[in-house]
Amino acid sequence: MTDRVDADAAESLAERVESGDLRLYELEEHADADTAAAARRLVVTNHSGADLDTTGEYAFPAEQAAGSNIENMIGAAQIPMGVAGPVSIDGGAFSGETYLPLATTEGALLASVNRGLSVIDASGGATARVTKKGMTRAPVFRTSGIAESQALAEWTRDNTDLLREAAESTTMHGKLLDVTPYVVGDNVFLRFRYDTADAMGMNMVTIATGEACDVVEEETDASLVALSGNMCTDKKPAAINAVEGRGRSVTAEATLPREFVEETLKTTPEAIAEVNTRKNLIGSAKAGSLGFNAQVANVVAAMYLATGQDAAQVVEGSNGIVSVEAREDGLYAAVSLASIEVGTVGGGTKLPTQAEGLDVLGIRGGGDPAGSNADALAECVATGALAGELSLLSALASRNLSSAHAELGR
Ligand SMILES: CC(C)(COP(=O)([O-])OP(=O)([O-])OC[C@H]1O[C@@H](n2cnc3c(N)ncnc32)[C@H](O)[C@@H]1OP(=O)([O-])[O-])[C@@H](O)C(=O)NCCC(=O)NCCSC(=O)C[C@@](C)(O)CC(=O)[O-]
Ligand SMILES: NC(=O)C1=CN([C@@H]2O[C@H](COP(=O)(O)OP(=O)(O)OC[C@H]3O[C@@H](n4cnc5c(N)ncnc54)[C@H](OP(=O)(O)O)[C@@H]3O)[C@@H](O)[C@H]2O)C=CC1
Repeated sequence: MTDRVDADAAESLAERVESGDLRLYELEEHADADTAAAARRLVVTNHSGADLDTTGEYAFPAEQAAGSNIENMIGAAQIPMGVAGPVSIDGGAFSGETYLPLATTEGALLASVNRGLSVIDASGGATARVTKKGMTRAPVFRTSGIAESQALAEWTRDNTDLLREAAESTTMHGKLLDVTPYVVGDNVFLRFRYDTADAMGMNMVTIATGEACDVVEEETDASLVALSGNMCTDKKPAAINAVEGRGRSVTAEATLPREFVEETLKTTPEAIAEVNTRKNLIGSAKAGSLGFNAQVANVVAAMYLATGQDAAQVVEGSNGIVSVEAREDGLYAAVSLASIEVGTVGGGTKLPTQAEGLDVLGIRGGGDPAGSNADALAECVATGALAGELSLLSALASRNLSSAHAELGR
């Protein structure tokens, strides 16, 4: 932020970086975080010619981000944020009426979610439930061969309490739920699954699992190769997350009277159901997609950005199946998201605009009981995803997807 910057100090730091006297990432050791960021902007501007004035116009002290959220900070990438709703949600954790905050650069997205929420709300609101939870970390161990691999799998099943004691010694909030061994020749993957309360939990479970791995190495002949062995699976498309779930598995559903479908969505329950079957189910199956939906990733990404979630986890956030049934009096629709990895404490949630996004939902910080705020956030994301599906399926059914984007998105 420019009014907190010592301009002379920034210039001198930039010169020291350019002369090789200082590393770019060392500047916070020599100045406050805003001045360090300004010095980096000068270095980058001198190097590239890019004008970074707008990047430097951020609305929070740099020290709130530098250190725990970013290294080599030069400013902020600002993304427009809007709201859709309000909508009533009858959830296991969230109960009441709320606007949903969404940050995006895609025109027509908020209009779409807004339309979906308006028809859901007019129809009595959404029902949502978290049906399973657990954040995973799966280290890979090397053994001498299949006999030792089998023995390690058995040892793990017999000694889960020992592993739990080690893992939980590193955290006040994390609870080890189970450890599942997977054997591939001389590789053993131990998939640790934790209740992480209101944190998304990746730092928490990585630290806890590291401690448990020390016990495995002390008590068996196996050697740890990598603390993450990709059976977790974090930030990659993976069937295990779609089948077993990761973070929160959550469903939102609504039943829409026929007249509301016709008035607001400009189509019929039967037409929406046909698009869902032919596109979301058959089309996705033919394509080998893990997401049996149209645009779940759009809503997940926009709500993750607005509330301080880890944007890379949109990959598994898009594992969702849409079920739609045309009934005599209207339409039943549900979106089941297998792996929504969200938190209301930790990570990016403490940054000011992201915390404000959580405030819109009324769920900033730790919940009472623990975990209830993160459950509530998952239910809100699922409700937004349901709205996005209803609106987009309807736009496809009534053939106005391209005209909507021509009007709002260009
Ligand atoms: C654009 C609409 C909503 C128009 O839909 P419409 O029915 O023509 O609009 P309307 O003017 O009759 O208004 C109906 C309601 O929509 C909302 N609405 C309407 N306009 C706005 C606006 N400007 N701002 C906020 N809300 C708006 C609002 O709730 C309004 O009710 P009201 O409040 O007036 O009683 C509709 O055509 C639509 O939803 N189209 C689909 C667009 C969409 O879903 N885009 C998402 C991105 S697509 C993509 O990225 C993924 C894709 C497609 O590649 C994935 C795939 O392969 O499937
Ligand atoms: N390390 C890794 O491999 C990866 C890290 N990440 C990053 O990890 C971060 C998220 O990790 P995460 O562990 O969630 O966050 P943090 O590392 O910010 O830790 C959150 C901590 O908050 C404490 N806490 C306070 N109140 C609560 C509460 N009500 N519920 C739960 N915890 C509470 C816990 O401390 P205590 O444990 O003492 O109870 C918890 O460990 C993100 O920045 C993400 O980008 C993402 C992917 C991989």
